[in-house]
Amino acid sequence: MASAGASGANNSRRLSMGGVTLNMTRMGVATRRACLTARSGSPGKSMMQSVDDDAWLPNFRADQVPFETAHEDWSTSSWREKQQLQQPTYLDEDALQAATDELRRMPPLVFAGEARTLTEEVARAGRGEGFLLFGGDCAESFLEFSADNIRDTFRVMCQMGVVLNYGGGLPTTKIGRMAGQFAKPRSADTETIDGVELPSYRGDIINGPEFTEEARIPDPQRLVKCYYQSAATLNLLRAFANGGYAALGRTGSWEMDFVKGTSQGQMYTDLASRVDQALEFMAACGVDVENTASSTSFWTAHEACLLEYEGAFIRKDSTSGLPYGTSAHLLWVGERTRQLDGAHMEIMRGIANPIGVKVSNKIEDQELVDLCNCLNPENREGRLTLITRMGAGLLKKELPRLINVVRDAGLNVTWVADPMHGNTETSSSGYKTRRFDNIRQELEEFFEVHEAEVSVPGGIHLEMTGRNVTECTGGGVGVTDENLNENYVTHCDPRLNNQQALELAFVVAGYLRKRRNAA
Ligand SMILES: O=C[C@H](O)[C@H](O)COP(=O)(O)O
Ligand SMILES: C=C(OP(=O)(O)O)C(=O)O
Ligand SMILES: [Mn+2]
Repeated sequence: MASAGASGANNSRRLSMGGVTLNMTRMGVATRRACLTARSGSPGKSMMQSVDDDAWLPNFRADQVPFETAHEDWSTSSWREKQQLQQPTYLDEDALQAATDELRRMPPLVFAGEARTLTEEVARAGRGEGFLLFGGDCAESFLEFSADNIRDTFRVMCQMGVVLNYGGGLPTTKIGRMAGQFAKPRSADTETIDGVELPSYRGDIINGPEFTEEARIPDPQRLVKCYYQSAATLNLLRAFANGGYAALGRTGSWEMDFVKGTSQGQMYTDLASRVDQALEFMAACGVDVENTASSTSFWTAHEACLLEYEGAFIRKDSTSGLPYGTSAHLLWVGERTRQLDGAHMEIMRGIANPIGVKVSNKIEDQELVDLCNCLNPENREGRLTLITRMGAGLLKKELPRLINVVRDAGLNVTWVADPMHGNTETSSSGYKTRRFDNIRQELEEFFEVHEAEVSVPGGIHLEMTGRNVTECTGGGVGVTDENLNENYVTHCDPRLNNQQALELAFVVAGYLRKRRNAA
């Protein structure tokens, strides 16, 4: 599987330049340039307007729509001219075109107004007046798709939200790696088992995890299936968030049986009873607790990895006239695809959502400044979240540099810690795993470095599930290398289970409380 091999539409041709394969639509560069030039002149304007008006009709070609944006040189298809890393090579281009056309006809999954509200919450976290909690699977899958799994992850995020709100004293914004977190960038294009080499599994939106030649062939129909699964997931999340399940008065009832009786369970039960007392007190003071604490907000986010999928969901917001990525409220670019001149960055710079970028110690000073300027040329608060992921020990050494580069350049960002991706290892029993102690250490380093640098720790980003899995070792629950096999079900990276995630929430709440008291 070629990492730079890009899928092509049926009206596209492939162009190889210096080893990089580019897709050129029939519209072609020259035509598109003409289109862009026409945008600034009045005759062109009316032409573009009519194209835009057609944007909502079933058969429009969204990749030929040059939205009016802050970027004169951006269009919904400009990413096709850039290097496209981590993309599958589809064998049947007609089938791919049919699938993406179908997606373009589908309603958006989120509304631009929601993305704007989230931008404000990200900005608030960047100022230290709120906190972001990202959580969910490394890779959503068809196999693990069920109402119970969605509920369990939603529930543990609500529990963590209460711990952070109440314990840490900051409004917490919950953002699920859900309803779209399907495509996976991989370190290697192929996987070899017993001498048999096959293309790597790249997430259910691309191919299947089974180790067979057939399963590993990228299937365009999977994009459509993921859309429907995302719509159903989002529907249930919205119902839980607004239908009474998330009411603060139910805090005590969110506890899972397998956590009850553990030390995290006890800490949570104590906190829930304090929340109940606080609600009783507020009600006694005449606050309408029933109505004010009856719902919560819950946002979605995923790595914008699969370009054909994300491209199909760029829609023009009728209120602002700006293009939004409507597959999720917040989209992020991964560490492996954040090249300044790459296709992923090209999509992201043109859409108006809040955007995240994963960064490791590998990023150079000027590269970081250029990345921020590229994604956030107006330097707006809340637009850009930098999600650091380096590994315990390394973060302590390297994060000060990143903070100072950003500060010296006067750039607004919200800092979030991903303590998962720099701490992956193989267990003695052969499982891809992460040690709880390393995850906790990277989080502690994140808070301590921000404190030392007088900077703001704006949130955390975890791979986790509400289920009682055994994928990460350690924590109060004491998963060992030997019992990883008891309930190891992830499709990609190892996740924290309910109890381990809750345990981290208490650690983080301690840091937030300390920060708040110091302030
Ligand atoms: O989730 C992140 C990446 O897709 C994952 O860590 C890559 O894993 P790999 O190194 O096994 O390819
Ligand atoms: C691929 C991921 O992360 P990163 O880009 O940091 O490796 C991920 O979040 O699953
Ligand atoms: Mn992962």
